[in-house]
Amino acid sequence: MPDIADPRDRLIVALDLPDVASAERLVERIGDAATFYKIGYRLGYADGLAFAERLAKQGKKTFLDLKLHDIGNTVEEGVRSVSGLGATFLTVHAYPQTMRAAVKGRANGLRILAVTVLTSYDDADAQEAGYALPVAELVVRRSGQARDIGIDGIVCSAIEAGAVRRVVGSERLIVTPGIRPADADLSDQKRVMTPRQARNAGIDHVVVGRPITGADDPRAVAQGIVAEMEGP
Ligand SMILES: O=C(O)c1cc(=O)[nH]c(=O)n1[C@@H]1O[C@H](COP(=O)(O)O)[C@@H](O)[C@H]1O
Repeated sequence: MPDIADPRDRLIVALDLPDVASAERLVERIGDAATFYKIGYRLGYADGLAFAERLAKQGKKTFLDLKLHDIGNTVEEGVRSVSGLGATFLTVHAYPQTMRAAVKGRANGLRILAVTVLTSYDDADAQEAGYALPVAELVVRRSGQARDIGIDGIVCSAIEAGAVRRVVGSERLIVTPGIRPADADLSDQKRVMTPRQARNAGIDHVVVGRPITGADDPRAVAQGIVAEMEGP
């Protein structure tokens, strides 16, 4: 896996909050305990993109979790627009047409992550959505397609990280949501690991939202997650 010098960079805090004011307050409370923030649908559609641009200018790394999926031309032009926002990562769904278009539109060092199978899905959910393959096989198949197309990283659950690493090699990133400290509520996540298990499985970054955003002391939880992933 690519070397990550600052252990804090392994944790990406999902800022799934209703408005920019709440996000600003949380970033302030977390302070230097986190270096990397994800902005997704909830905040992104509430002025969050301009906020993400400001965060990037202040030296934080940002991950725009827009999960793009559309006709090729729309994805390509959309990715080109996002490339101006100073973000480190952008997500697209791992459909071959979509991934090829995203790679064409990629600019300014923006790295494209392909979301293979959402961590809230188990085999029954995939079957309900019309897929014949079990989740683990679908993740591996899509990871191989992402590699061949030139995608920069894979979003999957940490449960599949070992199999994905064998497919994508050491140059591409593996980013895993569905991460829960041992005592935390799973809520809608189904394919879950702890930060330490994820690290042992060879991931590059974990994404954690509610266990931090809902905590009485979000800074302490963020520090605890980083510490859990450090060391032997
Ligand atoms: O692309 C993602 O970040 C993502 C992919 C996935 O398969 N599962 C998943 O949970 N996510 C995101 O990761 C975050 C997880 O949040 P928590 O479940 O609150 O820790 C949310 O912002 C999700 O949108």
